[in-house]
Amino acid sequence: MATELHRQVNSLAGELEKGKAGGESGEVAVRVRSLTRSFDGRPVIDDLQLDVKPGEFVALLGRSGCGKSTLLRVLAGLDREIEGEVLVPRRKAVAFQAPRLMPWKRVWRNVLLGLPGRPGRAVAEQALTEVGLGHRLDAWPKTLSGGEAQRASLARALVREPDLLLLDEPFGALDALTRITAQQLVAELWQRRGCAVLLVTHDVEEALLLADRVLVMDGGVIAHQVRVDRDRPRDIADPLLAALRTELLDRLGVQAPEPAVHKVA
Ligand SMILES: Nc1ncnc2c1ncn2[C@@H]1O[C@H](COP(=O)(O)OP(=O)(O)OP(=O)(O)O)[C@@H](O)[C@H]1O
Repeated sequence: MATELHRQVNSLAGELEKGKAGGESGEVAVRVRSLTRSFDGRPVIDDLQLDVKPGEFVALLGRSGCGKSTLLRVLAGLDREIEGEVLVPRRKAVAFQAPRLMPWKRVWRNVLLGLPGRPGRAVAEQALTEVGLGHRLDAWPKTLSGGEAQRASLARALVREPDLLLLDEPFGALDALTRITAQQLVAELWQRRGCAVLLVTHDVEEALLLADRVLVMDGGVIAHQVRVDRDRPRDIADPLLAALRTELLDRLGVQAPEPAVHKVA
């Protein structure tokens, strides 16, 4: 069963690579149909459908354990024990909450890890400069702050020139101030690069400040979604965002606390 499904995933990815299903307007960066992923016979993802447009920024919310990371891992191609169809671009990259840098390699070498074709230091330098780390090329990972390590991890994703950037709570471990800076960086990179982004987050305000569309995962499916029809930078005190925040918190079964007021570019 799994092999058959792998084949299905691979042939769909090939189709997208050939340009039949991505890149042009009206087409998709992600197409998921009837996706099911079970652990020990229990479906965590259960007949899920999802489309993401090229260049769209989508945030994914949901209660702890609802399957957000599992979905992200499936889209990243890290988990193929699935049923259903998953269509994603070949050029995709993932950044996780923990930056996962190899401690025995300097920062610039970490950025190039796993890239085909022996790219040179200049390639890493360009990506690291883009995330504001051009001065830390030769640093060892252990000498980086949490925010710097996260930026190095973003550079490692960017160097792959992804059409789809998958972010799994990339700001979750950062302090509040560093988190806002990192959010602004992701907003800028997304605007500059024009790739589709799927951001898994626990933070409703972060989702509303950054995304074009916010999804709520529940019961193994996308149970609710809102479109955030606002130019950037956004203000969480904006009445539309405040209303969406209440709606999303309600769907998540959380009582709305007072919003923290900040803007993201
Ligand atoms: N490799 C695995 N083996 C068994 N169960 C797993 C595995 N990976 C995930 N699960 C289970 O699948 C469910 C969904 O996990 P997942 O990590 O996708 O949730 P999540 O929504 O990302 O949670 P959180 O917000 O807490 O990070 C959980 O019940 C988890 O225990």
